[in-house]
Amino acid sequence: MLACAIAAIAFAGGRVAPRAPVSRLAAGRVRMAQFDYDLAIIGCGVGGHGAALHAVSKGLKTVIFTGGDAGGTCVNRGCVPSKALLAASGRVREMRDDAHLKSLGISVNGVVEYDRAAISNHANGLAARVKGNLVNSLVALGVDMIEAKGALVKGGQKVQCVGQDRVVTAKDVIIATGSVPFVPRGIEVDGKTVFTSDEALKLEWVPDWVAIVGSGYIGLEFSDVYTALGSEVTFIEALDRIMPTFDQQIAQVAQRILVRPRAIDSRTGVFAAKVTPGVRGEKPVRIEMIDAKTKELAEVLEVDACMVATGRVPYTQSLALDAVGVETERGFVQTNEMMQVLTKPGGQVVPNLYCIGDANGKMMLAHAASAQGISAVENIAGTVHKVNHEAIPAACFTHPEIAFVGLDEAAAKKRAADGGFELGIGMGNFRANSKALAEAEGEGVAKVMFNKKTRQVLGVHIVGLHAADLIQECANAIELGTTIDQLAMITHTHPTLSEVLDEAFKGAVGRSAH
Ligand SMILES: Cc1cc2nc3c(=O)[nH]c(=O)nc-3n(C[C@H](O)[C@H](O)[C@H](O)COP(=O)(O)OP(=O)(O)OC[C@H]3O[C@@H](n4cnc5c(N)ncnc54)[C@H](O)[C@@H]3O)c2cc1C
Ligand SMILES: NC(=O)c1ccc[n+]([C@@H]2O[C@H](COP(=O)([O-])OP(=O)(O)OC[C@H]3O[C@@H](n4cnc5c(N)ncnc54)[C@H](O)[C@@H]3O)[C@@H](O)[C@H]2O)c1
Repeated sequence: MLACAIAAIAFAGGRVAPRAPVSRLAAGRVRMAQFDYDLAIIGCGVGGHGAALHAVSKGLKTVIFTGGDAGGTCVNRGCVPSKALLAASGRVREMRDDAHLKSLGISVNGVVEYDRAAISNHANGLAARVKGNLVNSLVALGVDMIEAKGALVKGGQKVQCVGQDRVVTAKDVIIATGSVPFVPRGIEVDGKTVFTSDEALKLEWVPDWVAIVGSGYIGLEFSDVYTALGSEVTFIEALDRIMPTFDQQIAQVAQRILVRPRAIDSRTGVFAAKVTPGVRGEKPVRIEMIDAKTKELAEVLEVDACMVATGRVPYTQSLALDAVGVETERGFVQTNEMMQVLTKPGGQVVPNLYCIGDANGKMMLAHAASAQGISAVENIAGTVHKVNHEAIPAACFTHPEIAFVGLDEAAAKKRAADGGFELGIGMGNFRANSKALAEAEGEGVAKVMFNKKTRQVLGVHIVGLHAADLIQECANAIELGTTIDQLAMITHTHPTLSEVLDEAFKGAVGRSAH
């Protein structure tokens, strides 16, 4: 394990040992500095890691506070183990889908079984491996790592090792402390029968009937895992439709593919107001739902387990933000577009202090955290840089996947009305795509929306096979300003799923792809 200080750092008497603080500047110049470090990063998730790697490439002498949790949410309790569960359970689903196999000319003689503990080991072993790689990459690049939590100190440009009499000074500081699951009042989490994704990822059991509170990314991905492994799922969703955070048309198609054919039912327009844990195999979990509008008791459900997937809250409590005069918005640190921390919403810039990733709440995705980290370092190094969040893609790794970039249709229509332009839309279909049909997976659509005046792409939404990989082409187009006409002229490989997008681009400009 990491000692409090590993790699090149040594502490003495509460201060960093008097090693000459030297900045390794990109141009090869070497200067003595008045700080221990050029950059201190608080939090070693994907955001902090991305910032650290970029800082090294810029020649900045960098220290990172891991808080004993190198890898953070994505590696230990998020993207990595969840995708491993989805990969394994997806195979089970596929091999148990007789009709689909038969359409390919395959039959599986015998029962398709899975080993729950082995799937769990796959997910958690992978997380441990990726965490090891992440730590090694930082050590190899000479980033100093401190295992303690970091807290801000009055006057700024200083970080305290929490619980220790040690302070590190740095010219610039990046906050990258991430988020934790949000559990609404009235829901009692025991980690066994009522749990969040933190516990669900350990896959300690597969309940026969699990209620999932919230039908966003986490709820949807876990409904995919659980139904593949044989559970029945009931969604409890506060808003009036499931998947409310997705483009409405895409959510409707997704519902047809991912919900209706599966052992899933749902309650919408209700809050899980009181959830009381049970005892596995003995006493059910009791869920009291209230109507979201009238607040009257709507229904009581008794299920084997309840997963709470109602969003995430920033993990900023241990930072001592008040020491540097920063007020948060519900815990989220406010920043401007350069990731510089503001004293409060709409407030002044706090000099030399940046915040990236889930802790600022701009876009709670791993690659967004990393992109913001790189951007903050660019600004620290003196190159003004702003992340274009409308060019950052997102994906939900169900079978098949849902992916999007930019605006949804409601937001695009509003932008068109406000901006006085006409909105163009092109559609592509998986059912007419040779590759999708070869896989016997012809369900799904792609929708591209663009500004008819400037021809710029505003948003793309895909539900269908490998949507998460397909969306990247569209993210690149938004980032680089490629017009819909240019996209429609680009040659797509045949036969590939990318031709679904080719059809959407060509359709958008009034041409046929066939
Ligand atoms: C189940 C699940 C699945 C997900 N799947 C995906 C996915 O497929 N794709 C995707 O893009 N995103 C996914 N996400 C979201 C993604 O995990 C987060 O957006 C991402 O981890 C945010 O990175 P971050 O660096 O901002 O914060 P985190 O990864 O949360 O890292 C912050 C780190 O800072 C530490 N810390 C906190 N306070 C201190 C302190 N005072 N001092 C030092 N350290 C501190 C924390 O312990 C943590 O290690 C998923 C999330 C979950 C929960
Ligand atoms: N594939 C991915 O990229 C991925 C996967 C998992 C998580 N994440 C990230 O993690 C974050 C959290 O995911 P999430 O699914 O928990 O949040 P979410 O915000 O996507 O969805 C939460 C859902 O819970 C509902 N809800 C909230 N309180 C409720 C209550 N009391 N009763 C019933 N319904 C309630 C909301 O209406 C919403 O639909 C997301 O912002 C996402 O960015 C990303």
